[in-house]
Amino acid sequence: MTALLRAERIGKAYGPTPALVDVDLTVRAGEVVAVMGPSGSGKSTLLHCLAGIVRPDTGTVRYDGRDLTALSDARRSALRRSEFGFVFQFGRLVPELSCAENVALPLRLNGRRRKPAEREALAWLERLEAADVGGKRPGEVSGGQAQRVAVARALVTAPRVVFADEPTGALDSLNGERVMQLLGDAARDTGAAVVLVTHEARVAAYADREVVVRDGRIRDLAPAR
Ligand SMILES: Nc1ncnc2c1ncn2[C@@H]1O[C@H](COP(=O)(O)OP(=O)(O)OP(=O)(O)O)[C@@H](O)[C@H]1O
Repeated sequence: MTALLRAERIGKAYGPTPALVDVDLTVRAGEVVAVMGPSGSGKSTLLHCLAGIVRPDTGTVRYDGRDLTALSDARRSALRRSEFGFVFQFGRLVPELSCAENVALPLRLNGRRRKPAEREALAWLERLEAADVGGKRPGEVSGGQAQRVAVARALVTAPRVVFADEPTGALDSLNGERVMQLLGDAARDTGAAVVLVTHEARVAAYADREVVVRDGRIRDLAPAR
């Protein structure tokens, strides 16, 4: 598999606090990579640098041959919208929209018409075992259902990389594993790579590969399974 995303010697500090130090990481097309490590070790900072949300102080991040660190903010956000999907610990759904409208939103922002966007959103909700919540607002559904909606929203644009930061962190273990399984299966079917930050070994077990971050450095690499 070819490298889709490649971080080379990236460093990032917040004031005097080094969050990442000389980190190298390659994510190949279609690969699911779990980033593990203790609290405060730099996992989220690494994910944000890889996704072009945070610009590292040093080093480069290349996506599909393009140097993300050299792009303007506008170009990076356009690239994020068209190529990447995001899932966070707490779904971050838009409370005023129905769940189906939330899933359709990225398509609408990319210029898709309402009806086809909502049809596609419903198909994704069905796939994520959440078809019955399409008409409900996020405040009316359970945490597990809201995360299924968030995963559907991340996948609806057929992204090449899904970034998931503790996507199961707020769920009980049964729901968490099911959501991870659905995310992993959908990503494998669509060929999307996944960069997954998690504390939970049982969630990381769905990845093809695990990397461990400690004190801002990648400490060890488990061999690919
Ligand atoms: N916006 C920020 N401003 C200042 N310091 C920050 C900021 N974001 C992160 N840090 C610091 O950078 C270091 C790495 O934080 P990061 O959030 O990347 O760790 P993490 O491994 O994701 O932690 P957790 O598992 O608790 O979410 C920590 O020392 C943290 O306090």
